[in-house]
Amino acid sequence: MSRTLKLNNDKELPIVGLGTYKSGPGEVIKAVKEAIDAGYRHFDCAWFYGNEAEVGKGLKDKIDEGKVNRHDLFITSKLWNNFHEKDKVVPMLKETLDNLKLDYIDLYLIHWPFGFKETASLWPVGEGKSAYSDVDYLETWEGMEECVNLGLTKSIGVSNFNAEQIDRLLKNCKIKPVCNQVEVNPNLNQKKLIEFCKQRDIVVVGYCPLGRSEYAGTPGFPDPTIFDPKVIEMAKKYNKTPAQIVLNYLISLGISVIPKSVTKSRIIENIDVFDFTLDPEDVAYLDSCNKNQRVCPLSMFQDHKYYSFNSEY
Ligand SMILES: NC(=O)C1=CN([C@@H]2O[C@H](COP(=O)(O)OP(=O)(O)OC[C@H]3O[C@@H](n4cnc5c(N)ncnc54)[C@H](OP(=O)(O)O)[C@@H]3O)[C@@H](O)[C@H]2O)C=CC1
Ligand SMILES: O=C1CO[C@H](CO)[C@@H](O)[C@@H]1O
Repeated sequence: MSRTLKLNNDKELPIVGLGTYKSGPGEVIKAVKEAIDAGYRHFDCAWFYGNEAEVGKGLKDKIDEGKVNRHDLFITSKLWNNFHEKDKVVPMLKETLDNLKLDYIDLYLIHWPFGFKETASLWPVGEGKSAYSDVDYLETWEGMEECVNLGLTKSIGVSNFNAEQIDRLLKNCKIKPVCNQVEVNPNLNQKKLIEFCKQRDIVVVGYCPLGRSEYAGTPGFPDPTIFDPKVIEMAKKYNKTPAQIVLNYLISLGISVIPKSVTKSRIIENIDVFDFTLDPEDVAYLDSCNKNQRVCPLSMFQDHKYYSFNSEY
């Protein structure tokens, strides 16, 4: 099984990356270093996560130590929703680069297709429509292209875009998006969107691959498949863990996955997923788990003009 996916600009994306959302102070630096030691080269970051400076410190320590070269790393970050105006994109990426202590990143994404006003809060729940900005993501994309032209990022892409939004972007861009980062786990296997993206030479990166297991039991959140008794049984059959079963299944869909962990044993476990193949009946069971339920529907913003999850995919 290959460990990288080729992007439409010929760059290579390591299939398993480390997620960093909610990786807290003091723990994310440790997680980044343990991940590099375990063989991770792909790190998923975002300005919104508020921890890029600590991620950057972990990366720099490992580069200074001689454990890894900058050019072997694949670092992703994302533009948050309050900064969708074209002229804000380059300054926001420069802020991310300062935090990460890097001269360039490998991939910059529009985090969501919908924008908020810069004066609104970062998570403007309850602030009503007056918090929304109607800046078109096509305008934002021009700022993203500028980031490539200035050498601040090697590639650009989108996150949480639906099929129609992707096609609209493809018709109006100078530089093609290399990826669409969306939620993918057995409860939401995104087969139609993955196929749609594949036909357009766009790689899907799957977030919440483990169903954000810390939310298990929270009303309104789908039960993570890693706690499904059948998946626990399956794990015993392959001498693997339920998380490894789920990650192996997701990789077999042709996507990249970015499980988050700050636990050393899990960090190691989550990248040790390439040495087995699931039997057809096990794949069939995991396929049958698809319920189209999201961990991250962001339905509080569903009245936004550019909200993405009102259509089938
Ligand atoms: N583009 C976007 O809009 C979004 C992007 N993302 C990105 O995707 C990443 C992953 O998604 P995330 O929401 O974090 O959810 P995940 O599905 O990656 O789940 C993370 C949770 O699973 C636990 N966990 C990790 N490994 C294992 C394991 N082997 N066995 C059991 N439990 C495990 C972690 O615990 P612990 O850390 O304590 O080990 C944590 O509680 C994010 O961190 C972020 O980088 C996420 C959401 C939206
Ligand atoms: O990246 C992210 C992490 O999860 C959040 C929701 O809980 C998302 O809003 C955000 O896009």
